[in-house]
Amino acid sequence: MTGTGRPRLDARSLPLVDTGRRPSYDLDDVRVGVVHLGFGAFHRAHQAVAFDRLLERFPNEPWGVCAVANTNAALVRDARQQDHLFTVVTVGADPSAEPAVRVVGSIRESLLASESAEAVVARLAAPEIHTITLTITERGYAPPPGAPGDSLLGLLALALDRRRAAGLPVTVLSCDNLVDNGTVLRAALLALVDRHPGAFSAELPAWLGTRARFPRSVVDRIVPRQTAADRDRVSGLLGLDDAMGIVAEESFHWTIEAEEGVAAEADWAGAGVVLSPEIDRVQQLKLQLLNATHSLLAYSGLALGIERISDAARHPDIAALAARFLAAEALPSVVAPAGADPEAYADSVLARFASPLLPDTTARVATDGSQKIPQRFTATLLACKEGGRPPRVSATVIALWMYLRTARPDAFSDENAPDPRLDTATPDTLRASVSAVLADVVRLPAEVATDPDLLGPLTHALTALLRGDPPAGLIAEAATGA
Ligand SMILES: NC(=O)c1ccc[n+]([C@@H]2O[C@H](COP(=O)([O-])OP(=O)(O)OC[C@H]3O[C@@H](n4cnc5c(N)ncnc54)[C@H](O)[C@@H]3O)[C@@H](O)[C@H]2O)c1
Ligand SMILES: O=P(O)(O)OC[C@@H](O)[C@@H](O)[C@H](O)[C@H](O)CO
Repeated sequence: MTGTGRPRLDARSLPLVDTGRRPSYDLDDVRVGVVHLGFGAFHRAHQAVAFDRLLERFPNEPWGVCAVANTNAALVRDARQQDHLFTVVTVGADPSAEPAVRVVGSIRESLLASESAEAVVARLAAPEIHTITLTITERGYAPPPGAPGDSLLGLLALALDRRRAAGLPVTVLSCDNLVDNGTVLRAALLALVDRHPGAFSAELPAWLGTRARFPRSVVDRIVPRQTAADRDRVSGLLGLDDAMGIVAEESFHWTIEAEEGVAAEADWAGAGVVLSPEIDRVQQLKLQLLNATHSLLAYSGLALGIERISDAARHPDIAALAARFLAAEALPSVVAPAGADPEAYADSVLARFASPLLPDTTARVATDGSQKIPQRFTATLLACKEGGRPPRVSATVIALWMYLRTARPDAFSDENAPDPRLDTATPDTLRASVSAVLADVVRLPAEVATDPDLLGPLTHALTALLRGDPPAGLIAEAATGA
């Protein structure tokens, strides 16, 4: 029993949950075949859900997960107390619909990297592990400081070297919002190995290119940062106390690059996962339409003091700005995969953002702009330049981000760590050279960072904001193209 008088969610209390809401497979029989690095909210509401669906269909196949947290000891403690069971409550746009409640049973073990690095390497290298998934955020792919044993990337490299020595191939699936995430992951591992030659075998780089597979993957489900209120809500709906409960949107997508050897024998479709030969187009569709518009809502919303994404999406001027961005810049720039309808997708994305039932915040989406802006805007900016379309709205969004990060740090919540690449950009350095910040901090390609069609409106907007003009006027102007 816990302080609330409700029993805690764990294997013993699980039978108290309605049968339709809990695993029908036997938790004791689940075989672990997956290790996940980055035991955050998104993993619990996305990949763990897919593996839970696979276990419902194939309880004898090794789709159980060992989830590895980087430094979050409290999460691992809670997970172990609950026998790694947790609830995912999903909400759609219809306020009259009952939220769906599911206790997920796919995570069977957890490890804390900061405490048990060797145990993490051993688990990653174990023969029964066939798939390694990651959600370590955009910044997690930057060269980690310290020895290989000090970072999740380094532990993964050490484990892959053991797999090489033992002749154990594996599929490594990055599930972060990055262009070409699998390719970026392999390059990050190769760079790490190169920096620490004494720590790895000479054969590892070649093996990373052949026997370890890094298919790209595109993940899509909005999972807000979880609050105490979310956990109370989940526990109330479940009737048991769940310290790890998650509230997420009902929409769920996971597309994995179809390439030889990618667990093709698994019935991915039964878990709602698609294998696609056009992964580059799928990722661009999502990053250019969904994620870029999300960033637009986050920075415009923060500038106007709006806390929730849904309120930003329903603010008339911000909604007009988003509509203009999609119609004039993003939609004409995107190259869609066969069968996709980008206009319909853009409409569905706007509806998802506007759902007042999802407690997502502008502060969450606004984190780490220096990493996200290039991922979300570069392809659109390049295509706008090529097509002669002035990227006025993109320029305004980047100006709002630069202004907020340098002149309005108060707009960001405490949980928002300082953007790793913006520490040196102050209002003065920005005034001196916006173009240098675009190239050096945001790492936009030179032809975009020096494009007068981007620099003109960006500098105009930033100058106005830094001299104290209200952001509301600027957003309204950019929304109408005035
Ligand atoms: N939340 C979503 O809606 C969503 C949707 C699609 C994709 N994603 C992807 O998942 C990532 C994580 O999202 P989340 O909601 O779980 O966030 P979260 O804050 O709940 O978890 C972040 C995880 O990343 C790990 N991490 C952070 N910095 C790291 C570093 N430098 N090296 C290694 N690990 C690090 C943390 O330990 C934690 O496990 C996002 O950055 C994004 O790329 C999230
Ligand atoms: O998760 P991040 O930090 O990469 O980006 C914030 C949001 O844009 C993102 O989480 C979306 O909610 C998600 O990509 C929807 O599938």
